[in-house]
Amino acid sequence: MTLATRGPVRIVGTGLLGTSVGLALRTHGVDVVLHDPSRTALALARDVGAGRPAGPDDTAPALVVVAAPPDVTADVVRAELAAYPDAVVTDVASVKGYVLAELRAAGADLTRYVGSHPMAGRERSGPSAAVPDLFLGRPWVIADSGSSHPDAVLAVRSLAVDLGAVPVTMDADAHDAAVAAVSHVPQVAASLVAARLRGADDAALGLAGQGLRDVTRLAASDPALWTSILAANAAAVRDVLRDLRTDLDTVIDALGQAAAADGPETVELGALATLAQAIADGNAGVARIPGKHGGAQRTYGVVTVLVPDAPGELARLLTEVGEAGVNLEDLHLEHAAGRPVGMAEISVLPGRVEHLEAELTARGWRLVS
Ligand SMILES: NC(=O)C1=CN([C@@H]2O[C@H](COP(=O)(O)OP(=O)(O)OC[C@H]3O[C@@H](n4cnc5c(N)ncnc54)[C@H](O)[C@@H]3O)[C@@H](O)[C@H]2O)C=CC1
Ligand SMILES: O=C(O)C(=O)Cc1ccc(O)cc1
Repeated sequence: MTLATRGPVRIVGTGLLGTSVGLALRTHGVDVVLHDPSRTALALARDVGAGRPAGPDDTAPALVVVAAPPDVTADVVRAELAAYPDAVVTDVASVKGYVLAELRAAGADLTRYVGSHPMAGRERSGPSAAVPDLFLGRPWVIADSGSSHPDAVLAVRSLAVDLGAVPVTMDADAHDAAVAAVSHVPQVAASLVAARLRGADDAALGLAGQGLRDVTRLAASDPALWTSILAANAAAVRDVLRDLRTDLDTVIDALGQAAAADGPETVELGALATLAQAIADGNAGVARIPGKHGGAQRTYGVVTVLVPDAPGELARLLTEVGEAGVNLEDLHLEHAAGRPVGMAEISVLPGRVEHLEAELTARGWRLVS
């Protein structure tokens, strides 16, 4: 594949994001120069193949990608705009309004700056967590400065497309309100739910299943990075959390009424309906999350299969799903605590469930209903 992005591309900040951008560009042979104030982060990014450390004799870059923490992003962008007067400069910080306001206040050349934000990441930080396919199929917000030159916007859009992402145009404030709801509040909620587990005893934790893991996956994120993200998007995150607090209070009041009753019949009128409504509202919200191919979410059927904990068994199962002519849409593995089997939850199109169950049963697999 020939890329529209021309080198040299200079990446400033060689952590998870910067190193992933470098790896993806290097895969296509683009010349990438790297810079990071942490000498270790820089050397590690070089070692994993994300590019070469910037040197004094380098050709000036055509494009600079700033992938530093949000609180230093505006300063770094400003310095890069000044150091490379012909380069387009973008950043990938998770917050856009704050960076743009600081650049504007500092009188930076906004014609060559285009803010951006790939909606792709991991719970781990640093160059060792970087992967070249991090951006595949993910939205990449392009937030022009209001004065960005169309060629600069095109260069940043091309970067997103070249890395396999889907560019989405949004202004900085709309972006910040959107990520407050879909990324920053989910992070806070996951952290708060997980934090409740600190005092739980081992017996309780031993009962945990996939539901708890799903809800708390983000709680493994880096505290320093997230403090910087939350502080930079504080007003928008606070607004969504206030609404969440109102909803929590409603549920707490209803539970208080249920706890005070002798049984369901004597619960104060409306309290049970309030609880049901909270869960139903969640159903309505989750149904609005786009599916894995970016369109409206599909509800898949799930076939759960017991897989003996022996070499090659999972591979055999997946081969036989293919032989049955069924397309695997998603796969979840769970280990049954203390038992020599695992459970494979195979997601398939709803119309294929019966056929797959029959095929797997005929081939001797044990299904969990
Ligand atoms: N972690 C994630 O999942 C995502 C993060 N982002 C954004 O990407 C940016 C980078 O995040 P990560 O790569 O996850 O963080 P990271 O912690 O893995 O890497 C940040 C790097 O920036 C360097 N750095 C610190 N101060 C600097 C400065 N003044 N100049 C240049 N480099 C500096 C650090 O040494 C470190 O190597 C952040 O703005 C974050 O909001 C965007 C999408 C996803
Ligand atoms: O892992 C996930 O689901 C994420 O949402 C990762 C993520 C973290 C921070 C961002 O600014 C963008 C994406």
